[in-house]
Amino acid sequence: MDEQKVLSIKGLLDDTPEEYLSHKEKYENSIRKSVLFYKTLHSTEDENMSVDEKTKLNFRNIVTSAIFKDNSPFMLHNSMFIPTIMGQGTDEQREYWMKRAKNMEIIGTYAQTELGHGTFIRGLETQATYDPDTEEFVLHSPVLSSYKWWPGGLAHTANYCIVMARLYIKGKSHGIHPFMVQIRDEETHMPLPGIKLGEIGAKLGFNTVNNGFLGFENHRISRDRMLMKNAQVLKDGTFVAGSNSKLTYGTMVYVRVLIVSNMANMLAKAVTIALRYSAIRRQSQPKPDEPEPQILDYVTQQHKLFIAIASSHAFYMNAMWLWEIYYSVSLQLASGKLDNLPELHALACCLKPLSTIDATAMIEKCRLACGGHGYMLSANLAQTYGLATAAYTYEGENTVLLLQAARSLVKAWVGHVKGRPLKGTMAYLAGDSTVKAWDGSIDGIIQSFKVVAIRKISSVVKILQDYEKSGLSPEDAWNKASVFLTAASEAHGRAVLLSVYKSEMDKRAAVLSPPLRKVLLQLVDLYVTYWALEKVGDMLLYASITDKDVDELQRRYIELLAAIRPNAVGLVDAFDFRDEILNSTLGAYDGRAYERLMEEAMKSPLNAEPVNQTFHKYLKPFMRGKL
Ligand SMILES: CCCCC/C=C\C/C=C\C/C=C\C/C=C\C/C=C\C=C\C(=O)SCCNC(=O)CCNC(=O)[C@H](O)C(C)(C)COP(=O)(O)OP(=O)(O)OC[C@H]1O[C@@H](n2cnc3c(N)ncnc32)[C@H](O)[C@@H]1OP(=O)(O)O
Ligand SMILES: Cc1cc2nc3c(=O)[nH]c(=O)nc-3n(C[C@H](O)[C@H](O)[C@H](O)COP(=O)(O)OP(=O)(O)OC[C@H]3O[C@@H](n4cnc5c(N)ncnc54)[C@H](O)[C@@H]3O)c2cc1C
Repeated sequence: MDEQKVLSIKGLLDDTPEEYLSHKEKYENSIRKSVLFYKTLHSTEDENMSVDEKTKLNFRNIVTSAIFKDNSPFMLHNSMFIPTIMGQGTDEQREYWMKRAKNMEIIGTYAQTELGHGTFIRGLETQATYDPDTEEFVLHSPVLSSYKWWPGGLAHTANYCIVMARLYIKGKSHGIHPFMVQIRDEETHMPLPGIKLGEIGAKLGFNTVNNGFLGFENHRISRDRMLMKNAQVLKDGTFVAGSNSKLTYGTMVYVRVLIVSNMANMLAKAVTIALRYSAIRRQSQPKPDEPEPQILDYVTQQHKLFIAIASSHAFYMNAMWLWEIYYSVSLQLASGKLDNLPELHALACCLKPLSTIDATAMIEKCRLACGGHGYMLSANLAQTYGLATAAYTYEGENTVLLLQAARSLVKAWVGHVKGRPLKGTMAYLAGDSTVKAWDGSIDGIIQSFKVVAIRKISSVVKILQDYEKSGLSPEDAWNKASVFLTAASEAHGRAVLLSVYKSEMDKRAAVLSPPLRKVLLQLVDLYVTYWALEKVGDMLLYASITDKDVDELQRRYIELLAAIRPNAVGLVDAFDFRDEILNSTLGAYDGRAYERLMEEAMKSPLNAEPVNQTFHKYLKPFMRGKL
């Protein structure tokens, strides 16, 4: 569905800027808009959709969720509740729940994180105890730290949720499993008996997502509410384990893949705003006899912004590539073939952190590049930052995910040294890790990033082995080496991001017009050169770059900025965000930033009257010494 249709929805857009609404009004306004939006959207993702159609649907959801400037309380319904039913439900359960969820007859969320545990899923404390006499599960939050805490939409919006709880049968724990739980009455929306619900309070961002808490007091649900695709509990209480306990983590892998495309979109939005503003903003007078130049003509401004365009392209290409891997692994899992799951998990554990780290930093740089006006909420850069930086934490905190990827890299390297073949995205680890002479071509630099990854992985494995030889336990050795384990994962992630961006662009280059091909390949060149300069220490250490080579790289980088400058505005226009989606006084297509800043300023409630009532109540007596 195109944005035009979304934006034509009457009443969807705000007349009162969200900034001037109370915490409660923001939520209520967001519900109003979400309902309007969903009436039009009626997304109908189904299993028969092609990868491309599924991806477009997720992109549409991501783009349209942008119209909320923050995000929608329905966000988890689409991004986790439905995918969990799809991925963890039996055919019957999917049949029943997908119809209700797709038609928005019910609104759901995904409740996994607790007050006391987010990262460590195996430490979750919410209990689901099976009662064979009544064929029910008894859900219970034994202590405060076991309260579910964070789930989006949980506080006042959702009436159902997926609860990830520890399954007990006859006193024995069988690990964490997903349960479909009704939490509110479908007519009155009152919390059901034995269920405590509420909102967790104001946050840095996501303030319309209605993140909530949930506590259970011996709340009973029927046996058929455990999603039993991967593991089952029979009527008599017999537990049937799944083929792999990590299959219950499947929704998180899906969202990590979605986040890479979400970062492409968020970064594209921010750089569209900052770059358009940089094209209309004139400041300073380097040449006395000439007018003030566009700030976009300062090379330092180009350095801040052009990498964001290239990075959005890189994340998009990697997201499409990763999505296809996810989709094919999902089909394999459906037929019981699990051997590609570890690689998918490791890839997601690299690309989700790197895309969120880079996007967050570059969105902040876009704000900083706009001076004081970038600091205005009406510019919509701070809110975009607030949304992006949350992704550093949610869906697997970045450090933890990079350490997960390191597990796979260490295992692959140790296997390689013992003669086991490497496969897929780790096959390059078997390559030659000695660089005789620096090769400054795009492919040469990408190869150098692979060498850096090989060298960092092999050296951290050596550190681990030395620690264990010295008598440290594997766990203590792992913790001691963990800073360099995350560095090795980052190096692998960089090598993947760069090589996939280049190879995916090469695939597409053939069908592009020569002028377009030239510009897009300049962005690839900029991206590779930028990161070679950012990681020049690694290049010096592992890739035989000399100071002369660095000098050449710097000159090439400056020339690339100049080459891209004439097309810079066209490149962000090509992201094709409508003004209503950008929602920014600085980024509007017509460039009337000053008029829009003033228009937005006049919407401040304080500008409704020339003298605020506090003058007579406080200021005047204070200034007269009479307070
Ligand atoms: C109106 C318009 C609105 C429309 C909106 C529509 C869409 C939204 C649009 C945009 C937004 C896009 C995305 C955002 C969506 C949602 C975000 C908002 C909410 C956020 C939700 C959440 O955060 S949900 C909670 C997320 N929590 C986590 O991710 C927890 C992280 N922790 C873990 O994953 C695990 O604890 C662990 C992996 C760190 C450790 O697990 P554990 O069981 O302890 O394993 P071990 O460490 O003992 O062993 C690891 C071995 O297990 C393998 N493994 C681990 N995980 C997986 C996996 N997922 N898959 C496969 N294998 C796995 C691992 O490989 C190890 O194997 P080896 O032993 O062989 O090494
Ligand atoms: C905006 C937002 C929306 C969210 N929405 C949802 C939702 O809808 N549903 C849901 O279930 N959850 C949701 N979450 C929760 C999110 O999944 C957790 O915050 C996340 O998993 C991190 O867990 P935590 O907050 O307990 O931090 P912790 O796991 O306590 O981590 C805190 C710090 O400890 C470090 N640390 C932890 N473990 C290790 C380790 N093994 N090795 C090294 N360092 C470690 C981390 O790196 C981090 O620096 C949301 C969070 C945010 C911010």
